[in-house]
Amino acid sequence: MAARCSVSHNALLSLLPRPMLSSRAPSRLLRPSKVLAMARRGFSSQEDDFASPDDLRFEPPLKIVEYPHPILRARNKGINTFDENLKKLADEMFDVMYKTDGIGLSAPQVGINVQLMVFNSAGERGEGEEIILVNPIVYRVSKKTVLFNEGCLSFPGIYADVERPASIKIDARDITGGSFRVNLSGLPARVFQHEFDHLQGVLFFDRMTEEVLSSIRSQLKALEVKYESQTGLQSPERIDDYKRREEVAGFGRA
Ligand SMILES: CSCC[C@H](NC=O)C(=O)N[C@@H](C)C(=O)N[C@@H](CO)C(=O)O
Ligand SMILES: [Fe+2]
Repeated sequence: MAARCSVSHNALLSLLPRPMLSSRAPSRLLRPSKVLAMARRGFSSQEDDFASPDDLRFEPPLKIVEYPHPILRARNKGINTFDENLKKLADEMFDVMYKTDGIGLSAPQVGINVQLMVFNSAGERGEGEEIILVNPIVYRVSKKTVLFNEGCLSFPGIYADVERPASIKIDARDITGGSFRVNLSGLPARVFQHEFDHLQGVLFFDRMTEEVLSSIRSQLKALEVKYESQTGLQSPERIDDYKRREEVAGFGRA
């Protein structure tokens, strides 16, 4: 049985006390001025608006929310209550992640719009290490980027190449509320970035090139049709009307 810890000692290269954040391009999704303001406060922007007990209420078993459900694009609140309910939520997220053959899962993917992710890049209960990150911030990314054929539990059966920085530096809280900094590279860096994007309402196809996106367009349309027939609602987004957001597709400077 893998230890359920908040941070890996093998995969994570360093674990330091919470120091000042770097002023150098922390996340491609946050303006440097905003990040500096956050660094001075020592909190993420999401923590300006914390989740209430209602926001964190859930009914097991959790179910994966599929594209194009609007929950995947909604704002995710910061967490400042580190209690038994939060531990139970993380446990349930691991359960559904393993059952669905995932290697990472973010809270919005199970319908809870808060800043929480779990991952185990080994993908098997009892192997690798289980990592839980609360209110994460990326404060530095490598210049070097790598391509990887990614899949997402919210897009069943769809895989396509996504380019991302090879390594990153993160500031986060653990399941007990303790602050820490870690460096990630390899598959853990990939999984973390995929889940971190979910926490910003960014989906993996937002980072694909036009060419790669074309290769999965019909599969995305099929999910939109499925959503419409299951809910009786119009799909909140359509890949045919998709406008690339340059600030999402690009990378911050390392
Ligand atoms: C490479 S980052 C993928 C993270 C993703 N998390 C949430 O959506 C995820 O777990 N996707 C799965 C489809 C996945 O990558 N599963 C592994 C193991 O089965 C795979 O190689 O397909
Ligand atoms: Fe995903």
